[in-house]
Amino acid sequence: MREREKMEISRGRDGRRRWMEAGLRGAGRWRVAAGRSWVGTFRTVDEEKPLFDPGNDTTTSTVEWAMAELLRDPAKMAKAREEAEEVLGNVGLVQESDILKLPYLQAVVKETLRLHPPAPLLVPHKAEADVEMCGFTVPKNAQILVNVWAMGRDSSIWPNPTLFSPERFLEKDIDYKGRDFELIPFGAGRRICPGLPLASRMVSFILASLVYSFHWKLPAETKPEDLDMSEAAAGFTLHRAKPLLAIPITSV
Ligand code: HEM
Repeated sequence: MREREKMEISRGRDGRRRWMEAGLRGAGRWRVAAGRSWVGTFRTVDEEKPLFDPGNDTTTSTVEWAMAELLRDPAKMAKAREEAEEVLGNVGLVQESDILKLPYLQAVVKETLRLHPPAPLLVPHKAEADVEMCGFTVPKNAQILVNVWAMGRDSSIWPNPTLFSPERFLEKDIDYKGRDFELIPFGAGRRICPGLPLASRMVSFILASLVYSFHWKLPAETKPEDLDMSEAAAGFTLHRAKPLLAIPITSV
């Protein structure tokens, strides 16, 4: 393949063009990368290996990590399932509108994004002018990487930070929508991920459907506490080093 298309999608406030570029892959899939040439931070990714595939791998990775964390802690899996059963009864399928009625499930999603942000350094930004911040000077044109992975594991913000505990979000009114700076897996401000509303719905809906519609178990040889939780970087994104292998055992 080497067909490529470039399409203008809008103009930035500075009047310069924003564009998206899409390439038809050999495998027949379209992959779309957002262009950021107007600020020079997120040039189009390499044709064969995108550095950041905003819509796909971020969302699937979040669902996979959430399932891994729940399978590693059967009590939390049971709690998520019980909540869904209590709220939904025997309706059979989760509807998107049900998500708001599932606070524990939403807390699982937040906790997953805290511990496993798919874009651990967001994407590189650049200072347009000298900035004073917390006693530091960030010089004009400096490249800025925001380490949200480390922020999620900072014990001065999160008690017992490496513990997967959705309960912490039941006690605190913190969300990932860019207002609470201790949890910004989608970034914040003008350049916050434009896919946030869709991603938030997709991750919660898929996870709720998996948890509600099936019981799950790990392969016989894997004990929950031994589940491999290693991470592997791929461009700007962070995934499970080994794909999660999980077995659905019953349906409603
Ligand atoms: C869990 C899922 C997702 C996460 C954690 C995520 C995270 C991010 C982050 C951290 C950025 C960079 C923000 C910054 O500049 O600081 C970003 C940018 C972007 N995301 Fe997402 N994203 C997700 C899903 C999606 C989805 C589903 C879409 C599209 C349907 C999407 C579209 C985009 C686009 C187009 C950009 C570039 C925006 C720009 O250059 O201004 N993302 N995302």
